[in-house]
Amino acid sequence: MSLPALGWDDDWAAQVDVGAGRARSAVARVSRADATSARLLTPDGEASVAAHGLVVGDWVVLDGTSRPRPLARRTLLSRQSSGRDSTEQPLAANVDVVAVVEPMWPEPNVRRIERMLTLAWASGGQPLVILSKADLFTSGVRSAVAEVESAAPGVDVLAVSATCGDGLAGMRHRLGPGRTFVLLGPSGAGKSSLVNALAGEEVLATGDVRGDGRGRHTTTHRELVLLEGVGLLIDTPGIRSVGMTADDDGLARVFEDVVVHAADCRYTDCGHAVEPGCSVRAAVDAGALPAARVESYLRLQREIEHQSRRKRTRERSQERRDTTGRNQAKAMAMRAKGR
Ligand SMILES: Nc1nc2c(ncn2[C@@H]2O[C@H](COP(=O)(O)OP(=O)(O)OP(=O)(O)O)[C@@H](O)[C@H]2O)c(=O)[nH]1
Ligand SMILES: [Zn+2]
Repeated sequence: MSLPALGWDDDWAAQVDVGAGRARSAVARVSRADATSARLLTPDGEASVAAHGLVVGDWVVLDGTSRPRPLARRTLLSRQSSGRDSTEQPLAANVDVVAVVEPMWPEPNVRRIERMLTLAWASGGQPLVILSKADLFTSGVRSAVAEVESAAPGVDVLAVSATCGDGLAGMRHRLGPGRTFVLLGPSGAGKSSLVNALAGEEVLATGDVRGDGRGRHTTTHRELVLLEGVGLLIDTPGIRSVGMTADDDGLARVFEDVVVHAADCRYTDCGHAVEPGCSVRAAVDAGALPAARVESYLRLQREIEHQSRRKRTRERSQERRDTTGRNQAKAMAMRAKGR
């Protein structure tokens, strides 16, 4: 494998202070990462290193002495993990395309697609929707795609089948050597099957879907896979909950059609619920906006606001701790001097 096949280019090279000839032995791409170690892809093969704070997809500099240092990320896909002490969890770094994978069968969950697309836009990468298992649809593929398209302004929607190969050309066309996709979607959506289908061989394990159509969480870790001549794919374990992060950049992109009406509301802080002069409600009443889409927008907005408040609180208490720590250090230094 070569560095360009791993996604290396002149802009990355400009970030590191090594001669062009030396880059080959001095940089590597993270293919797997956990709390204490990482696996790296280098032109000379794979390597495992002790590391922390790395994210799959990162580029790192290796100087042989200290721990691998990540280069500034171009894009970063994150989600809010679930649970009481929920934190922002980075999922993949330096991806060109965030492919939101949603099974067509029994039917695509449009609300979940909107959620995943909000994170996709916020990552800085280009979102794409993959409707998987298109072979299970004998008719109506076109109208299912059209329905999802209307919930994903500015995003291409592809109907794809890993089993019979339909639509894979559309993915190949958007990939290409050195380009990186991350596949984001629920368990059982067929993410690992897509990687295998693009590879033309079994590179990842896949799992059966339970009777209710849900997956069994076959993929257990995030992994970057290099497919020679095709591109780079990051497979992620199916996520049960797609929590919104504090970043609201993505929301306005996904809900462009809602936001355009919101600009005409009488009150600038309109909640689009019961306020007089609400243009969003008026558009719903006139049939110009689906009510479910507006509900979805408001729900995601509330989640993002909640996370933003939590983030601010955390930052403030961290600041207080820092100030206290600094004051204590100062007081100790004064006492030491006084002695
Ligand atoms: N009919 C049909 N079945 C598919 C297709 N793609 C995947 N499947 C089946 O769906 C099941 C789940 O596929 P996986 O590729 O393991 O799904 P995943 O999204 O990687 O799941 P996790 O690893 O749990 O996140 C397997 O039984 C596959 O055989 C497809 O295009 N058509
Ligand atoms: Zn309003």
